[in-house]
Amino acid sequence: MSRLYDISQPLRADIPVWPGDTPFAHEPTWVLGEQCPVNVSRLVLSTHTGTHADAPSHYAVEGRTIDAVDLACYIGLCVVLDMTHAGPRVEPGHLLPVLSESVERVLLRTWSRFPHEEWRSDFTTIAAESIDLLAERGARLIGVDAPSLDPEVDSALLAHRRVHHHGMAILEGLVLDAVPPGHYELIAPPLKLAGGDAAPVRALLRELEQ
Ligand SMILES: Nc1ccccc1C(=O)C[C@H](N)C(=O)O
Ligand SMILES: [Zn+2]
Ligand SMILES: [Zn+2]
Repeated sequence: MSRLYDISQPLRADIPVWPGDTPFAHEPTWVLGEQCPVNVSRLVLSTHTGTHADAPSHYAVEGRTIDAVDLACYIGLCVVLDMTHAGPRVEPGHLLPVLSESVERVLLRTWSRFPHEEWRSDFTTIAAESIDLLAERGARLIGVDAPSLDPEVDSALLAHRRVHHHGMAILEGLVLDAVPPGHYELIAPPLKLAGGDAAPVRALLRELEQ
């Protein structure tokens, strides 16, 4: 039986969110008891909370919304690369020594230890040139354990714009601490949120049969 890695953040009270964005809430609507046969609750969250997939509409006015993206991008062979040594930004020079000639999906680990308990503004970003390199090698998806490809305080969104130019998909907020670098099957389709600029995903990696 192939090992499954759950590379998703738990959606929970106090999950750190982007500064100024909607705090996560999960509250009871009905409570199971003598008067009520069920527990039912409600969720309030940003589309970019936790482990999620960006839609092109998040960064491009004409971009597809998350319910209209090509789901095939989010399911299939991928490679996990250790970029914990990259510092503030992953540059092509960090990728070239470890990147194959042909890749379909690339997940980049940048945190030595994922910051579950606090918001960290100093997350590692991805250089626009690195997106171009991944696209040249055939990548149709980039995934990161950071909350964004671009810096927290940034309006240029250069990495997102290159992703849009190449028609790639994006996963953000992955948790890769327990995953050895290597090749896996990625399973991470986004929720079908009509008109969404992003949506939560339950992201998994399955070890490949030897
Ligand atoms: N919540 C936000 C509010 C305002 C600006 C950005 C965000 C983000 O979460 C960044 C996003 N995950 C991104 O795709 O880069
Ligand atoms: Zn996002
Ligand atoms: Zn993004």
